[in-house]
Amino acid sequence: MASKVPKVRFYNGYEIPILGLGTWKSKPGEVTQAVKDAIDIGYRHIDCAHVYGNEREVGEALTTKINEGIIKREDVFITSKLWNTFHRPDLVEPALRTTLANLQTTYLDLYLIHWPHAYKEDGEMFPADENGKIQFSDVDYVDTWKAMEQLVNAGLVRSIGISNFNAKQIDRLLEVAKIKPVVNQVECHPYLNQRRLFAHCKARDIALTAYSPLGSPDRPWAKPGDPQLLEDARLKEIAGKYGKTTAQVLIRYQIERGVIVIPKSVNRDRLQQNFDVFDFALTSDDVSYIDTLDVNGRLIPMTAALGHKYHPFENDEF
Ligand SMILES: NC(=O)C1=CN([C@@H]2O[C@H](COP(=O)(O)OP(=O)(O)OC[C@H]3O[C@@H](n4cnc5c(N)ncnc54)[C@H](OP(=O)(O)O)[C@@H]3O)[C@@H](O)[C@H]2O)C=CC1
Ligand SMILES: O=C1CO[C@H](CO)[C@@H](O)[C@@H]1O
Repeated sequence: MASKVPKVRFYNGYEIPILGLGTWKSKPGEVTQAVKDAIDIGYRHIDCAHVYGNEREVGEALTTKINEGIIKREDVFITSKLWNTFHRPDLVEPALRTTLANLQTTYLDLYLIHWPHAYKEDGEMFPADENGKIQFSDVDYVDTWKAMEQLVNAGLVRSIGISNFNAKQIDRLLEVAKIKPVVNQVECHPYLNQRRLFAHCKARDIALTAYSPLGSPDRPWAKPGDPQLLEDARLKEIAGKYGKTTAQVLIRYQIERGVIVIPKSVNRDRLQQNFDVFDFALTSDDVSYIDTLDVNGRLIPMTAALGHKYHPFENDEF
């Protein structure tokens, strides 16, 4: 059966379903069932990362669904990300091979540099000194990118991209890239709608993926009193007009802007709800209104890496 999810076409001709499933914070014990449920519902795009610590369990679910004959490998778009401790060029292919083994696949559809800044290599994923301060590495993401390009040439990944790169970092990368990134995956929701970064990427044929599109209410550092996107009275009112939930409006908002969107859930009802966004359309007035809610409200600020020369949010506006 043809999927009802529209696709975004990359400059290189590959296509990605505009709606995918996020897996950060999905516990190993619950992510296998969540991915199986998602596939049954119709999701054909899964967003993974080595640092999420659950790729093996995601892989189990995909293998089960392939063995059941529900999907073939080529029906599902799989993204993963190179973690900050593997930026040194000689570590890139081994890191990818670990991810491929965990996901039980021979290739990825998309591999991203997770962050532009690197951490001390080859040990803990969060290498900290005795004071708990993360230890940096000064590997240049441009050198990491050259190793990413080799993965495409070797047929191990179809497309490569970036995540959490700011506009200047993108342009610096493009100066040397032989293979351009297809995507920049960044935090994006009405409180941080990334209008300028989106335009910057679009002008360079780079698609945008919105992470934390629901405001990441389960992010580990959320504090009582923090703004709650899903509870925003203005969005609730809009949702009510369409007989939809706030989450559905947040997802639909990105789809109507042409932004790829990857809400996370491990709950079957919410997985279904987040997928039921193709039977209504926001009016352009409502989209324009939602556009006005931007307050530069970043929820994933990467404070642990402040002071790193490649920190993406410290010195540049977007
Ligand atoms: N590249 C990067 O640096 C980053 C990438 N990401 C990617 O983006 C994905 C999504 O972002 P994430 O930060 O997880 O946050 P989201 O904005 O997707 O929010 C997820 C939270 O919302 C809840 N939720 C899901 N659907 C609904 C609903 N319909 N109604 C009410 N609550 C709901 C989930 O709970 P429950 O599971 O119980 O349903 C969970 O607590 C990540 O999982 C990851 O794949 C995220 C952050 C950084
Ligand atoms: O994708 C992400 C979520 O988890 C990571 C580790 O905590 C974050 O750094 C990253 O942005």
